[in-house]
Amino acid sequence: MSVTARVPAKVNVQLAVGAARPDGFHDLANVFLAVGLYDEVTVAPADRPRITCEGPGSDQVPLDRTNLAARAADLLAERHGISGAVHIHIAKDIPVAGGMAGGSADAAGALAACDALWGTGATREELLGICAELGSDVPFSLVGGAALGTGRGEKLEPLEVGGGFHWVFAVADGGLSTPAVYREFDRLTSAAPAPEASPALLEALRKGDVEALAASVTNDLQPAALSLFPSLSETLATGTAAGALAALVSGSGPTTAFLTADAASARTVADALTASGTCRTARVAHSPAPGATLL
Ligand SMILES: C[C@](O)(CO)[C@H](O)COP(=O)(O)OP(=O)(O)OC[C@H]1O[C@@H](n2ccc(N)nc2=O)[C@H](O)[C@@H]1O
Ligand SMILES: Nc1ncnc2c1ncn2[C@@H]1O[C@H](COP(=O)(O)OP(=O)(O)OP(=O)(O)O)[C@@H](O)[C@H]1O
Repeated sequence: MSVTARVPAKVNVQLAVGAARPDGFHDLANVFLAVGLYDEVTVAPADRPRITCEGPGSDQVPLDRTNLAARAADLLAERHGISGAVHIHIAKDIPVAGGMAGGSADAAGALAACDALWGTGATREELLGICAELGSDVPFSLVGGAALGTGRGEKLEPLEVGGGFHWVFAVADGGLSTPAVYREFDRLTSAAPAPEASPALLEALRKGDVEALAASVTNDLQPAALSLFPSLSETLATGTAAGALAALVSGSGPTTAFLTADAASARTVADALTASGTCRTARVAHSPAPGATLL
């Protein structure tokens, strides 16, 4: 018997970052939107704990117990006194170390799949608590849709989305370390104001108004990501010249995100990005997408 969960990537349509806290994290107003690029996590009983991974970038994914999916399974087993081992297989499609919460998606997927396999009967609150222990982005990977994340991004409030949005994601050659990008933010920022969600952005999401959303997307980590990965400015310019309504770094980068008017424009922007050589590959995706779903 095996259980498979499908889990989406995310883009941050607003990422407002406050000053560093005593625990090293930053308070955020983090508006998450789940997008239709998915990893699939399959768990099955095994004689010993095992983890395997296939797909683009899978050679950069750790196959030991530091893998976030393995940590999720271990934490759930510990909480519920489960002694049986599992084989976790990850079919990757979310860019690795790309700022799209790929590892977080795998953790949420492993948690949902192991919960079903073992029949733990854990409540949604308990699962969300385990997610928050695993990483700031993990709770959102479980719930999907759109949500405002406060605290370090783990406290979620679901948001209404009145329509679909068409995106292009340019996958860079190479990755960026999330802690390194936050450190660069600290170096570049003298006094960060308390982060607040933008009312105009929340209204644009609620109405499904693509022009208004394009006018209000922001990412406070973008200057830090560009400082560490300067060639991303060429990628952003290429997508804008090809007709994207908005261009921004996705989360901590180096994936860049382009909001487009419709599916045809998304295809045009993706083709221009691919032809330009300013990224490794360009992917089109639709949002919002559901959170971790058992297949
Ligand atoms: C950039 C984002 O992806 C935007 O959604 C997230 O803020 C990062 O979330 P994540 O990858 O789940 O991050 P975590 O695994 O919780 O933390 C990794 C590291 O990122 C930094 N970090 C993360 C979240 C946060 N609110 N403040 C931080 O400073 C810290 O250095 C932390 O040690
Ligand atoms: N299941 C996993 N998939 C990918 N990377 C993992 C996983 N588990 C641990 N990692 C480690 O985490 C690092 C970051 O990978 P990930 O794909 O989660 O980055 P990210 O998308 O930039 O994250 P975020 O957007 O949440 O900051 C990788 O370089 C890898 O060493």
